[in-house]
Amino acid sequence: MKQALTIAGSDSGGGAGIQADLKTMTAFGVYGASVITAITAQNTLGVQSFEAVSIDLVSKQLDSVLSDLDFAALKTGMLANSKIIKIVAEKVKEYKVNNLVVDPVMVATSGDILLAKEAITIIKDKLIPLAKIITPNLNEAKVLSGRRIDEKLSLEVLASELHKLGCEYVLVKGGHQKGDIAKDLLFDGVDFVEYTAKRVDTKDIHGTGCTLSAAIASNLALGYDIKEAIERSKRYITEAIKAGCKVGKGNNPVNHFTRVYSLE
Ligand SMILES: Nc1ncnc2c1ncn2[C@@H]1O[C@H](COP(=O)(O)OP(=O)(O)OP(=O)(O)O)[C@@H](O)[C@H]1O
Ligand SMILES: Cc1ncc(COP(=O)(O)O)c(N)n1
Repeated sequence: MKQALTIAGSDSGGGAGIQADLKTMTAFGVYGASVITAITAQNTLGVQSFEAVSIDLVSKQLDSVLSDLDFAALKTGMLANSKIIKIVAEKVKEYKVNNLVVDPVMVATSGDILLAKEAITIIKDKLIPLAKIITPNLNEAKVLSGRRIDEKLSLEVLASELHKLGCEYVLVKGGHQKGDIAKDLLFDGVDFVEYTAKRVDTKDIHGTGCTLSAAIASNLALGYDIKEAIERSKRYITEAIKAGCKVGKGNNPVNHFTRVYSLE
């Protein structure tokens, strides 16, 4: 069985973070393991509190799984602070992990901050250069390229600027743009490729970014090339958004299992 690792925060509400990642990997038939960087007290209404896991325990989790399992892909989500980013980067190099997908999680859909401000330069300097692909949303792309959030910038400009940070591919997600089409843009330093889907009219998009990046890691682990992996992941996230899980009182999560096997 192909194996993938998520290094991310726990969402007690079950819709984003580690929980979304493991559900996504399972949906693709990939064995998912997890290194937990932070524990959030969270539900569909927002993030009520969180604490980062100690560096020592993050480091030990990384050694435990990286020395034993055989990961064909790895994704990072919420990394919480600079020290965690540094240890993750060190271990990725030490264990020579391929197919690193970096989802530079900074702020939850609810607006709650998930990454310390001073950690932004560390993620740019230490982690992004090791990545096969980074998957920022529009605001994360602006922050990483040193732009103001209120600046009007095209996906093309942002993707080109971020590619200079040293990753192989940049996928800027346009989920938060207006319009009928949800467009994401891939850049490899030379060519742009668009991934589009009809925008689903819903506010239930909790966990979309985590799910998309975990789907890309899963499909890379399955052996698809980057373009196929994104294409399959885009189809998956669109179906998962359409199917939504009406479980809480706020912004509900996507439905990771629109297709499940039945014992009947
Ligand atoms: N309403 C929607 N309909 C269809 N696709 C959407 C919709 N909203 C987001 N997407 C898609 O979901 C994926 C995740 O994009 P998004 O911009 O929401 O990421 P994100 O902000 O990192 O997610 P999150 O809010 O979970 O952090 C992208 O492929 C995006 O185009
Ligand atoms: C632990 C964790 N990781 C990531 C997100 C971002 O997801 P979203 O923007 O959909 O809230 C989150 N809310 N919680």
